[in-house]
Amino acid sequence: MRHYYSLFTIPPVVRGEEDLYNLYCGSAGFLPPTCFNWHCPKLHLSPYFPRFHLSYFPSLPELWLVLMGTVLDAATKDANGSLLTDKKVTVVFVLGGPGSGKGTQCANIVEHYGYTHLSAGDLLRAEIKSGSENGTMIQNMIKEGKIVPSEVTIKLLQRAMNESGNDKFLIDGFPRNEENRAAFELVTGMEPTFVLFFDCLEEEMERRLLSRNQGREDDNIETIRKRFRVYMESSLPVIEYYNSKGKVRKIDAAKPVEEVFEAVKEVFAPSNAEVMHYRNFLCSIL
Ligand SMILES: Nc1ncnc2c1ncn2[C@@H]1O[C@H](COP(=O)(O)OP(=O)(O)O)[C@@H](O)[C@H]1O
Ligand SMILES: O=c1ccn([C@@H]2O[C@H](COP(=O)(O)OP(=O)(O)O)[C@@H](O)[C@H]2O)c(=O)[nH]1
Repeated sequence: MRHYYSLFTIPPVVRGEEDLYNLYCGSAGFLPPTCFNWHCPKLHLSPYFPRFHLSYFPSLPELWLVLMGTVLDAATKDANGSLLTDKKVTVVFVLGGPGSGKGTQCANIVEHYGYTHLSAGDLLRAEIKSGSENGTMIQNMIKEGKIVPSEVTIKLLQRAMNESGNDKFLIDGFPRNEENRAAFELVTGMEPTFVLFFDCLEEEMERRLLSRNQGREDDNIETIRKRFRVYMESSLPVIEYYNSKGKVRKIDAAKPVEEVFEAVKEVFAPSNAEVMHYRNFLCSIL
């Protein structure tokens, strides 16, 4: 199967080279030459389009990465009607251990602040139910508490973002490791405005998961322990990465639901006292 891609916003100097507009790739998972040296390894900065920055996942030939809004997958645009590259999008990552209360608080945030809640776990579970070709693989990964390959999760997230029509997203339970994080930023060109981090002790999270009662295959003590290990080893480094960039808003998630939400509200709509504090600070340095 062939996939065609359209390029636009091409600098006038290369507009004459029509062949360059029709990139195509075969199902073999690499790009044949189109013209000149247009081969795209994983990351490629073309000498002919210095503003272009293309990436490519060999396992997903249809997933062309569009950075800087210069290259567009025309087929995706037609299918989705709207393109996130056209809008200014706000993304908040909601992270924390399994059972820390991410989903519970996201529901509150949606109600008060007009975000669209995208739970990566829910999207993966829906994919299993839909009978997709990846379903069995995803199911096995979830049963083992392992992290599903980035390209699968990112594709689901992108589709859900495009379909939502919104421009404000709470991405819950993703990115779960450094590779998830880097791939998301690369594929979408988006960075989170901030990261909401629900901090909770393992014993409390374990208690909550064991009484969650949603019929989830991974809410059993054996898988829960595996999920905790993956969280400590792979997900905490992502939180540390964003912390080093000053983007983490840490919430004490061990408190009752209502109290946790009070703290969440302070992040989304700082109280007057805090606004005044910053106002005074700005006045003092101006
Ligand atoms: N602050 C809280 N105190 C007590 N139980 C909570 C709290 N927040 C969530 N829960 C319960 O704990 C379980 C896990 O919460 P959930 O929001 O599904 O966590 P996560 O999305 O982080 O896995 C659910 O049964 C939920 O009702
Ligand atoms: O980006 C994601 C999100 C979830 N999962 C898988 O889905 C499971 C459940 O994740 P979810 O966020 O729904 O629940 P939580 O573990 O936070 O309670 C995880 O253990 C992973 O196996 C994944 O692989 N990638």
